[in-house]
Amino acid sequence: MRSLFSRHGRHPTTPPPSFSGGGETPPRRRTPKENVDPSSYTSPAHHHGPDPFRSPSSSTRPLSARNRLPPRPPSSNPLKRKLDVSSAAAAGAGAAHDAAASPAPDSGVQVVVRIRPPCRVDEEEAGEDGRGPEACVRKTAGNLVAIQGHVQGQDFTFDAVADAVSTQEDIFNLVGRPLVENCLSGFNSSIFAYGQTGSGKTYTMWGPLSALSEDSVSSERGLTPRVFEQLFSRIKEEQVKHADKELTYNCVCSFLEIYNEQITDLLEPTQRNLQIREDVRTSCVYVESLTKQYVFTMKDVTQLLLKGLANRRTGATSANADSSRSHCVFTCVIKSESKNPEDGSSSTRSSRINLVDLAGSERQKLTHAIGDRLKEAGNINRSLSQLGNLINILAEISQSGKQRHHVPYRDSKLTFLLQESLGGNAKLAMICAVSPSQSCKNETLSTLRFAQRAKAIKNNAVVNEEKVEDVNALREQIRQLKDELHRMKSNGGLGNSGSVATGWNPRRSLHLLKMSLGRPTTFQAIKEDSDEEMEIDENDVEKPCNNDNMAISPIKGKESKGLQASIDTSAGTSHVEALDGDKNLISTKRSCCDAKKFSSATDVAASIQKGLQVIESHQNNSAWRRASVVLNARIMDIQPCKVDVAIQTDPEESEDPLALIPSCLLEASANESRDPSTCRDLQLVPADAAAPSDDQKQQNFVKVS
Ligand SMILES: Nc1ncnc2c1ncn2[C@@H]1O[C@H](COP(=O)(O)OP(=O)(O)OP(=O)(O)O)[C@@H](O)[C@H]1O
Repeated sequence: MRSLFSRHGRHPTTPPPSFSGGGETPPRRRTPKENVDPSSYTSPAHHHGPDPFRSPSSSTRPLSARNRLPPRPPSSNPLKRKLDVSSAAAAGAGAAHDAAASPAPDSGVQVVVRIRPPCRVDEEEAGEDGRGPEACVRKTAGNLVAIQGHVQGQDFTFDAVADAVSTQEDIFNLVGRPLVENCLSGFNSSIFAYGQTGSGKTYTMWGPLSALSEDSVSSERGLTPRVFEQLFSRIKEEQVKHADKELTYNCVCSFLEIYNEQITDLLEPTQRNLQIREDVRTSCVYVESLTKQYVFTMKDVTQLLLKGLANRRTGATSANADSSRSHCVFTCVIKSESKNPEDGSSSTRSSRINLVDLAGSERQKLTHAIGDRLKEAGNINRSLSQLGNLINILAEISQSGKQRHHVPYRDSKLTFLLQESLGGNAKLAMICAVSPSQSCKNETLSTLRFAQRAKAIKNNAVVNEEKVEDVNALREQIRQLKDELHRMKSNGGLGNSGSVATGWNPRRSLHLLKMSLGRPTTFQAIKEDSDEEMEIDENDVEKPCNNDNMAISPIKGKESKGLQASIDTSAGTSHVEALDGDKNLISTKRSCCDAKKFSSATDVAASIQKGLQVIESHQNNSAWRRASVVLNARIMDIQPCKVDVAIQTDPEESEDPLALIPSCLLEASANESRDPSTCRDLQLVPADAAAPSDDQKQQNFVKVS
């Protein structure tokens, strides 16, 4: 069987063949999804697109504001300040550590289509007149691409289109350069190469191996070596420019492949079938035991690339003599630390680069795969279709603004591993590679449709930054709150009426503040406004600075008589615990599947606070042998996924007071008085839920998972 693309006939020897929009194939009606640029919903003038090789940071991308997800409210926790894109210093060159840098553009997925040059086989198909065969796809303007046979004027619109004469340098300028700036500014950034087998993904991402290993700088070097070259050069520049800030950087790389749904460490290929884990505290996904290596120079990176790519599984197919049979992901985590020369405070930024070369989709009929190749092709196509499915869902979410209960990230290793890049906290660029060959027309069309949907996705990229200077602001806030409290007390006591009258409750503010520091606070229901309960150790505020989580600490000792609340915004959980006078621990734990549903610590804190208010009012109104919890989840339309309640009859008997028994569905009876040691029928009542019927109150509860 003749190869569709000859490995050795890859250099374009002819200019891109001519193309007539209304070719032989009669025009057909488009489906609604096809050929509709999201920007065109509001911008009919999308035909006059920007210059294809203008940096996207400077391009005007007419993305419909209508399609955007509602903006997230700013985080209330200044210690873990993840700046919103709209307020972040980001995109332009030199923005990395400049406070006054211009704001980043939106977090829409940037989609670039790259049309590979015709290969020798295509040229062999030339007609007798010596002209090359008609290409099935062509660039019609800077950001427009047309498929043969489609109505002229209804081209596909992307952020840019690179055609056969585009160089590796052009692609780097389009997506690589902005990626480096984004990373230095603290944004996670990913580039995916997607397309059918033989369309040029591997060539685009890494370039030919010979170009990588050459000492001389080859024009065929791919995106990845160029990105790292630029990264190291920019790091040097930044360090010189901000010498007074004592900027330090460290970069750690890993390289893996997903082959037949199994993860292999490309830097240590004996490590196979590695498992993906999720850190429940930070919600971060990682691959267990994956080799990580520090890189300091371009040479270090080149060595890793050469080693990893040599270990990647490839095989000859009829479509590509050196076809990659796996998805492969090169990751680099960059951390930087800088000092403020004026006040000595420091800040750290971190970002993750994911460079992803997907295995190519293939029509098995066309490639005539058999044996191992067939099995590989099946796995490749399955995981690509799961990726496509996820992209469809994310595009729909971004366009409708409606959240979904379940987003199928875990359907495949690829989507599970790269979930942050897809709809999450990352900037994403997608390079969709297509072939101009007539025999690839169907695949080319389906790649363009995939690209079109990917373009509709909105990610939520934020600057990953922690600033120690925020501690000072918090100290000041604590001082003011304490002053205010003392003033109110000396003016005749705080009391409930005082709080209500002023509409401000310093005790609650302190409680919220303390929660935002990730420290549990104790409510002493009996001595409600005593100084002890207000106590916040200012030194504590420094500790959680480097902590992604706002951790829960168990109730012990003198805190054993009261209520305690904590939240974990990154894990998306909130936690309320209650102890009664007999030291019985009644613990409620609320979990949400998706931390992204929490927009800020304030929202969660407000939600918990509602619950606490109800608990407290019950404490005040009756003996604390009655328990009732109302956790208001409506504030951010949080979809509750799982609610656990556990009752521990004697916390002293257990080393870990959170080792709770039994776990049961929480429902609450607000007015019933029960002995807490038998209160298995506690209810957590959603704020918008109807009051439980008497029958319901009678029910005992079953464990839910
Ligand atoms: N823009 C280009 N310029 C020159 N040669 C190219 C270009 N794009 C692809 N090629 C050549 O085409 C052949 C196939 O490209 P490549 O291996 O990158 O495809 P692929 O999409 O990664 O395929 P697969 O999914 O099967 O791995 C290679 O020989 C490559 O060098």
